Amino acid sequence: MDALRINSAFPESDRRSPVGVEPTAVAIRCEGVTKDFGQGETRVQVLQGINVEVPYGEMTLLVGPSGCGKTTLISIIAGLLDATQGRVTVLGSEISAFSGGKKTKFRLANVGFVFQQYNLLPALTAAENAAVPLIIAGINRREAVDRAGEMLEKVGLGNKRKSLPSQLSGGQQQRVAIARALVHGPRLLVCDEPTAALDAKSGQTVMQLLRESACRPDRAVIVVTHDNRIYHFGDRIISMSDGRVESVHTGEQVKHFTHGGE
Ligand SMILES: Nc1ncnc2c1ncn2[C@@H]1O[C@H](COP(=O)(O)OP(=O)(O)OP(=O)(O)O)[C@@H](O)[C@H]1O
Repeated sequence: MDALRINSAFPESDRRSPVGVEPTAVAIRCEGVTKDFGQGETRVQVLQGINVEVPYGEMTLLVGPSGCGKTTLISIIAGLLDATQGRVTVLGSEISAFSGGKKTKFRLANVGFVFQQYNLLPALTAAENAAVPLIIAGINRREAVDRAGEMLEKVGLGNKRKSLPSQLSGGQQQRVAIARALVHGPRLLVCDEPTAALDAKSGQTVMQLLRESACRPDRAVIVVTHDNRIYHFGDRIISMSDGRVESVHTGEQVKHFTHGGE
């Protein structure tokens, strides 16, 4: 969707691959990724050697039963958690080799997040909420709010710029959260159960919006979901079970995918 083309708030140097690493058709590559929580007798291995690739220009759904490790995996991909072992390459950068500070910088510049519970600040208007990533990037408040207002227009909420979250429906709040996730021009959008709190119609609208923002050759979108009403939006469905990738469905196979809904 051309309407969603936006300028990044971050310097090009934070957004590009390091020198010598060319962008490829693979946006995310996980190789032998494990994650342990706890130590000694309480240690649990939640991810047990994940090997997976997510291409640019597609919407990838990550499905599987509760507790199988979906949120843990996307948190590692998004640079919020460190893997215990393995290599994680995101947008051409091997983030598993980054220090904490470098990973945070990379995340702020390159990753947008959408969560089940919108996470909007109740005292801020829709435009102020959507402006938060720009303000974090150092853009002055007035310009940030103006740019966020334009983004709200693009997600169909131009007339709600001054509304507080409490004055918006669940679907509208999620659209504000999408505007916030996209406002700084991230090349990776990570969504954790974005439709779980929405009725069927709002869920479809939100997925359509996410899909339109995903279908760019230089962007990737990954959506964790239990919601089998939205599986048809995926170009690729990665199914997990017990900390492992069980199957990857693409193309025509996606239409026939039924497993994983709860
Ligand atoms: N910080 C933590 N410390 C200890 N265990 C954790 C931690 N975070 C997650 N876990 C455990 O890791 C497992 C996987 O959790 P995760 O949230 O990744 O699963 P999920 O597939 O996203 O589940 P759901 O669909 O219910 O959100 C669960 O058993 C969970 O209890």
